[in-house]
Amino acid sequence: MIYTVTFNPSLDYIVKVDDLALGAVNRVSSEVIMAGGKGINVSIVLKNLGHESRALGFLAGFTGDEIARQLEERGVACDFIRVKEGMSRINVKIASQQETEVNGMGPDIESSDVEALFDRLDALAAGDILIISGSVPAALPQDIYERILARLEGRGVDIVVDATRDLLHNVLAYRPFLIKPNNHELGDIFGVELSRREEVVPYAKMLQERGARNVLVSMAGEGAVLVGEDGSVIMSESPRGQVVNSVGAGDSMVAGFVAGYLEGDGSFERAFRMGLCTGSASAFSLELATRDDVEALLAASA
Ligand SMILES: Nc1ncnc2c1ncn2[C@@H]1O[C@H](COP(=O)(O)OP(=O)(O)O)[C@@H](O)[C@H]1O
Ligand SMILES: O=P(O)(O)OC[C@H]1O[C@](O)(COP(=O)(O)O)[C@@H](O)[C@@H]1O
Repeated sequence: MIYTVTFNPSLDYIVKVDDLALGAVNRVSSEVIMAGGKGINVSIVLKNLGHESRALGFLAGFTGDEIARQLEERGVACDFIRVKEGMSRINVKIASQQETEVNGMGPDIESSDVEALFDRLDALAAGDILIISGSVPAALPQDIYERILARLEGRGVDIVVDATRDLLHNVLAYRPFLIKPNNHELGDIFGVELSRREEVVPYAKMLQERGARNVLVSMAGEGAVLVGEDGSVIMSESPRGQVVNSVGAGDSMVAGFVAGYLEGDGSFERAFRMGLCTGSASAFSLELATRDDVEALLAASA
């Protein structure tokens, strides 16, 4: 079974504003309100691609109810912990001349809630895949990623981590199956700027030397680079298309990679191509990638 964990789920209020003006009243020309947060997006895209997963994490308040409702409507299995105080956050995403994001804070989470999450994770067994991604809200212990990886060590669970800076760096020793920094996040770890695919390779390899089994570096319109545990280095530009909304492109890439890996019986080439096309398919549509969108891009890039 595939499990996703989203520590701080959100309702993403995604709007299009023609010529956003700061300090003025702006009107939207289109709007959607979608359940979001990194692990949740991964679960939604996995479902769109035909793979079941179980979404875990913390939900609160009326926004939490709406997130759960949307996931149920999409047929995503959920096992969230209901937090008593506060509400799940609302993240505002404005597509205009540039993309601007304002992400909310999230509810108060008590230590008993954290224990409840750990109890759920204790049920994972060999062959399961766990995808943990996104920021850790202030209410949670900041070492929660490491604690989860330490708790599951030696159980044969393949763990995927999509997080930034210390959250990512501190889990490397636990040999995660896959990490997916973008080129900026990878560069931040080493204090360098990485803009070309070739430049990324030595730094991805350094994270591999520090413990990550596979390192997938996403580079938005520039494509991606994979440094695989079998010694492979795969890189490609991204498919060309009209970007409509790139919120969730990274999460889609993670879902596509995992789906491709499972469908291709462990082929990194297949996983990489599927990840790349799933990320781009989400960037080219207002909502997240569908199987048809992904197949069309795979066929066009074959
Ligand atoms: N402008 C774009 N054009 C084509 N594909 C894109 C674009 N932006 C994102 N993607 C696809 O989505 C993947 C992940 O995007 P990226 O922005 O790097 O992730 P993150 O959201 O984690 O920063 C990219 O590797 C690419 O395949
Ligand atoms: O947990 P964080 O880092 O605040 O990110 C949450 C936001 O990221 C998203 O999961 C999108 O992430 P990506 O664009 O990186 O795929 C949104 O749905 C959500 O609003």
